[in-house]
Amino acid sequence: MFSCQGISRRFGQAKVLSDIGFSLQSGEILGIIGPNGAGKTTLMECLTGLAPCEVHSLRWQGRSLCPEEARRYLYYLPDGILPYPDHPVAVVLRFFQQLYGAGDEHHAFLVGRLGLESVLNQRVHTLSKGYRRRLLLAVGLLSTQPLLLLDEPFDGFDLRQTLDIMSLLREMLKDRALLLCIHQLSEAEKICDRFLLLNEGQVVALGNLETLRAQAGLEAGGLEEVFLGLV
Ligand SMILES: Nc1ncnc2c1ncn2[C@@H]1O[C@H](COP(=O)(O)OP(=O)(O)OP(=O)(O)O)[C@@H](O)[C@H]1O
Repeated sequence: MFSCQGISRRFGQAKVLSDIGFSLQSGEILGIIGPNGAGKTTLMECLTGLAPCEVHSLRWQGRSLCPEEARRYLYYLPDGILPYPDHPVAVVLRFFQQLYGAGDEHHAFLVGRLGLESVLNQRVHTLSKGYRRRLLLAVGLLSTQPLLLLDEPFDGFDLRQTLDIMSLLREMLKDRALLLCIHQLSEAEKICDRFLLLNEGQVVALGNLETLRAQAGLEAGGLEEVFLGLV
């Protein structure tokens, strides 16, 4: 579905991304993991054209894309933003629904599935952390681009809510793929099909848990053990 090669980014003399490449299939969830400062957010910003970078190739279904075209296919939901804080949730959701051309049925489905009914009349800046995150997810899932990039989608949710959001994301995957930036490795292990492990701007490992485990020289263990073995 999508592939990229040779993504590099510098801040002055410091190279914060070096020659990053990966591919994603439709219906797949790829988790970008790595320690603080590894370059996870920078990679998302480079992929969506928000940050300037060197790119050798971006491909969509085999066709070469220029970075400006990528926005037609990629939608990036950054962490920690608060859209239109002085407006009621209902107004903000309708605005994004119309902006993205999403249908009424999809809008109603997301409001119900994300439990936003009770806060529709509340102004965005008065929402609790968990509801702010739900609103952001609704905005992201109203978008129509087939590749969604979400930064820390489970931040602010308890375990039950996290599992519920994971199942919602899986349901949304019919003709889509997800690229998730996740700090919590226990969450990443539950939802991601494969992992891109970054450290100091470089790809340390790319593959499913079994591949990463073999690379770490471990016979057993979850993503946390693998992470500690590789980074
Ligand atoms: N504007 C900037 N100027 C200089 N260096 C920057 C700038 N923004 C980011 N960096 C550096 O780029 C590197 C990658 O940062 P990035 O935020 O992408 O990491 P991250 O993996 O998302 O980190 P975290 O897990 O802490 O959110 C870090 O070393 C960071 O200090």
